[in-house]
Amino acid sequence: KPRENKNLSVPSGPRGLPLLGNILQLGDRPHEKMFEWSKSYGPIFRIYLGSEQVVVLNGADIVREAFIENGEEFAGRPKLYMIHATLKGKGLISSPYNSDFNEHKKFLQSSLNKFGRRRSSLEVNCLQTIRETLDEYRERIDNNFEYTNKQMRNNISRIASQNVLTMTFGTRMHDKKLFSHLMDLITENFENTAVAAAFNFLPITRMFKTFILRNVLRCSEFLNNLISEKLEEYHEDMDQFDLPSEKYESNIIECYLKELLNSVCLYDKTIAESFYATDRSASYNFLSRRLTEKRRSSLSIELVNNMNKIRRKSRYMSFSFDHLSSIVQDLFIAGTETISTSLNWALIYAAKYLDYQDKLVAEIENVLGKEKLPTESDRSKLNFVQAFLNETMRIISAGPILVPRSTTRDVVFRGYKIPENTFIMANIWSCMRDPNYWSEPNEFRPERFLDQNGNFVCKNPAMMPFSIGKRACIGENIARLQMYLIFTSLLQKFHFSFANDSDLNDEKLMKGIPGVGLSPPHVSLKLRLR
Ligand code: HEM
Repeated sequence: KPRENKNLSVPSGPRGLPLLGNILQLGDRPHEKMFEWSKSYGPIFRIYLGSEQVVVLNGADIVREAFIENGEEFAGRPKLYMIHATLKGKGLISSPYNSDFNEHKKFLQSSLNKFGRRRSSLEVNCLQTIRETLDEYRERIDNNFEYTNKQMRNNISRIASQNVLTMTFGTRMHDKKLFSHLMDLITENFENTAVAAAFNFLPITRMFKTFILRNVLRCSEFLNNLISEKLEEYHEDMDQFDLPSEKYESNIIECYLKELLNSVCLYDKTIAESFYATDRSASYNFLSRRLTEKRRSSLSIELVNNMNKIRRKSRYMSFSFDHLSSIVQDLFIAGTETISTSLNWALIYAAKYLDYQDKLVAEIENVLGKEKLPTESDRSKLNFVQAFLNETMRIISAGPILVPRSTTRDVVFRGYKIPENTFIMANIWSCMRDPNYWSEPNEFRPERFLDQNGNFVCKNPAMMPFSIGKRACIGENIARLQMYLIFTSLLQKFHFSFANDSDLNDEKLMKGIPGVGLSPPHVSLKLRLR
């Protein structure tokens, strides 16, 4: 039972060990342990990770109350040791909740949503990479190939990474060697970030930081070089810039530069006057020429930072090269492994429940036939596919415990006083298995997301794989689009089954392997051409 403290102190929780706090008790399945503790201590309780006091939220009601009704108070991000070293508190993931964050979230949200539209470059490029992957699978199948989950996941990661490249730089990376190098860096970055989680709570582990930091920084240096090259290109070509338009979908770097240019327009009086004149594009070209003339000799990074100085009084106060660099890294960190993990799980569930796989394929063949690849416009007709993907994200949640949040000010919440800058951990795995919101929460039942007419519906307030509130995922639309395109294409062409029968009945495997997210088990899948 919850122990409400009348003196308005932080909630109580399990007793821990000196120095380590509750770290060892959390074991290798922290989300399950937290859920178990919530039965004794209530939906909100306190634990210690090392010497850090952490408030844990369990169950849909309390997570919604904190993140929606008290959205601003719970929207902070603590200074996470390794993430902060590379992202410097800029961009989104590592940023505290402030005006820089809000400007960038707004910018990125609207830029990314454009890629979710029909026939966007994301859709076109994603389908092209899928075609190549399907060809690769076909070739291997001729040689009787079985895929380990790791290989399958790497393949999907490659598609998702090419998609992030398309969105940020406007094109896929065609140089295979360079792309492999980037993939290695991203994987290394991910693995090191998982190891570095300990740095946050156990200061003694920081003696390994030099080595880990070196690896992690290699990835951000590589991406920074790509961004600088891209900025150089635009610098050369500034006169070609057209006015940004609502419908126009471009790459993130170009959108960022345009926002900068736009805000120079708004700040500079002469330019602003002509900007608001009827011939907007003429004024825009005028502006572009002025900037090009002024700064032809300067480096692009300087260009961005100089503009930032000129623009001090404009509404886009915060745009800078550092922020741009961090948002590009954010997209690679948040937009690749999440998709490949979720999809990998979906394939495992399809291989485990062959009746469901038959039903999926029947729907796909009915809507698309055997050859036509899916597109955004077919999605609304593929109701069972959407329900299946949703149920996969409900039952496994790629990130069972959210990236830690922190309180932005002292807050009185459910009768407790939680001080500013307190670490907050939300167990969204517990929300998506919350028996108050789901019948038979531990059963895999995609039908729960279908109405009586067989249409896909997703209205349950406890469904939050992309989180909720001020820090919710900005990539939900494009993530759902990519997952649908990849999953549908794979099932249309191949039959998936477990390579070893013993894996099929091992329920423990379906619990996954916790790390930064909840990874799929080490099993092999057998692919057969349909
Ligand atoms: C299946 C795929 C995905 C899942 C399950 C997922 C889930 C999440 C979750 C749970 C959060 C944490 C929010 C919080 O702290 O409350 C998050 C944040 C974020 N996601 Fe995603 N995500 C996915 C794909 C993507 C994609 C494709 C992108 C962009 C390319 C993206 C970009 C971000 C960013 C930038 C944040 C940080 C937001 C912030 O701090 O305000 N995600 N995501």
